[in-house]
Amino acid sequence: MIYTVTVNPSIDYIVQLEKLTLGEVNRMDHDAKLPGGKGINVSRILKELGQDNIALGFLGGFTGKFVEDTLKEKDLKTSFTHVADDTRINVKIKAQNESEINGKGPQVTAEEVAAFKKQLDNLTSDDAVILSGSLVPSLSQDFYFDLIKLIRSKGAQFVIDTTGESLMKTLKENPLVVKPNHHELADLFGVELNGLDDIVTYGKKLLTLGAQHVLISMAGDGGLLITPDEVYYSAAPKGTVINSVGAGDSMIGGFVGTFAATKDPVESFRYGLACGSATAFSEDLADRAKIDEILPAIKIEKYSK
Ligand SMILES: Nc1ncnc2c1ncn2[C@@H]1O[C@H](COP(=O)(O)OP(=O)(O)O)[C@@H](O)[C@H]1O
Ligand SMILES: O=P(O)(O)OC[C@H]1O[C@](O)(COP(=O)(O)O)[C@@H](O)[C@@H]1O
Repeated sequence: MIYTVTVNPSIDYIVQLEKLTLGEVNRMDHDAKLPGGKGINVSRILKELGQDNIALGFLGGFTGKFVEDTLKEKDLKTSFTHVADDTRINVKIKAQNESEINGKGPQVTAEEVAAFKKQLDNLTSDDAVILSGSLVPSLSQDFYFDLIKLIRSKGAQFVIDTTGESLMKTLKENPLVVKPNHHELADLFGVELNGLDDIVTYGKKLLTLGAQHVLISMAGDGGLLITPDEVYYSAAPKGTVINSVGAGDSMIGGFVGTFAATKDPVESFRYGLACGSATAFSEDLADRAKIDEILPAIKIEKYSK
């Protein structure tokens, strides 16, 4: 079974208006309320790909109820730990440019954490756990690392999508895949990356530090896959970008869902790219029809410096 963990889910409140003027009353043209949070997005894409999975994490209050109800309506399997505080609302403003205001998230108590961790007690080597997104303020920065040690002690695989030191620390536990975008990769090493050669050089360091596969996403510039044997590159297919929130999560869902079925990293990369772009070209996350429409446009080539 694949489990996703969203420690800090959200309602993504997407607001569209032609122009945002700060300090004035603005009127929106269109809005949408979507269940958000990185692991939840991964779960939704896995489901589109027919990959059985269970979404775990913390949900609370009326906002948490909205998220849980919406996922149930979509027939997603969930087993969230309920907390007393409200799940956050993340505001995504799409005007002359895209701005995001992400909430901090609820307080989570030690008892709630213990109840959550119990769900990982029965993991086996057939399982994979995808840990994605920010932590809530009451949890220590070591939370993911402690979970990963637990997951690895059961022989299960893990995938981690986070940034900075929290990511670096987990590499020695051999994540199945990590997917920084090119900006996050530069921040990880405190460098400026100029061009694909630089990106590959630093992406390879993540492999050396322990990742089994490295995906580097580059939004409208496509992506890279670095394996111990080869480096692959694909440009992004052309299309009209409607809402790129969740494109990165979709790429992870596409990669992990396909890898679980095929164990083929290049085929998994193909689906990762298709899911990422299909989401960028959709209002909400991509559905299967959009993913299938994009797949033939993905052209992967071996990359050599
Ligand atoms: N504007 C876009 N046009 C086409 N594909 C895109 C676009 N934005 C994202 N994608 C696809 O989704 C993948 C992940 O997007 P990206 O924005 O890099 O991730 P993140 O949200 O984690 O920063 C990209 O590698 C690309 O394949
Ligand atoms: O947990 P974080 O880092 O605050 O991010 C949460 C946000 O990320 C998202 O999962 C989207 O992530 P990506 O655009 O990076 O794929 C939103 O649904 C959510 O609002």
